[in-house]
Amino acid sequence: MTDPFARFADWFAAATAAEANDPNACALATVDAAGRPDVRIVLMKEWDRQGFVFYTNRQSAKGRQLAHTPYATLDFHWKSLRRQLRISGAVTPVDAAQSDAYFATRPRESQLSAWASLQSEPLADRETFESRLAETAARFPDAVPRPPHWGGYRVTPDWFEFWEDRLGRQHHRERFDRAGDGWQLRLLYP
Ligand SMILES: Cc1cc2nc3c(=O)[nH]c(=O)nc-3n(C[C@H](O)[C@H](O)[C@H](O)COP(=O)(O)O)c2cc1C
Ligand SMILES: Cc1ncc(COP(=O)(O)O)c(C=O)c1O
Repeated sequence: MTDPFARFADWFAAATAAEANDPNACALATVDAAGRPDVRIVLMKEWDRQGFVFYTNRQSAKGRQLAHTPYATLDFHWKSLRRQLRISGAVTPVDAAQSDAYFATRPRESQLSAWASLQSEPLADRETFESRLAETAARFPDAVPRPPHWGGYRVTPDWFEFWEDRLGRQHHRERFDRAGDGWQLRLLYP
């Protein structure tokens, strides 16, 4: 199979069936303005041939890092399948309509949190956050609009690496590199 998106569909379906929770959880690696790496878990919420989308606060540490260096690598580890998948490429903001549509599916409490949380900024105490949540709830008694600073990012892959555990650490690694309109598949030593 030389289509990494078809391979992704297979592996993601298997992970969805096998994992106890969050088969869409992946590490998101970014680089800060000083060139240092950073990493945290996000949930991959949408994907197609254009790429893999997660949602966050664009003023967060990761948002600032992506504004400076718009490249990222995602790393899924499906423990029960003993599989790892890395996906790397350029990152672009998801447009307003798509971000609005996703935001509208979130529970009200999560929507309020997106307004009340100054993600990645220091928080003096828990009460400060709770009072910001209460103010936001009073401000939006009905539908909660998407905050302008909250939205999706799409990672458009340049390469994928599908890794499978094998006995004796003799793992199987398949690396797909974008090559013109298609993909070049090569094995890597484990
Ligand atoms: C399982 C799991 C899923 C998460 N998903 C997201 C997510 O989709 N978006 C998000 O902004 N933070 C998510 N978080 C929180 C992030 O890991 C992180 O703490 C937060 O985004 C702040 O990161 P930053 O300071 O590097 O920007 C998740 C955490 C866990 C453990
Ligand atoms: C702060 C934050 N934002 C966004 C998400 C994305 O998931 P959801 O839209 O399901 O809340 C998460 C998931 O844990 C999260 O912790």
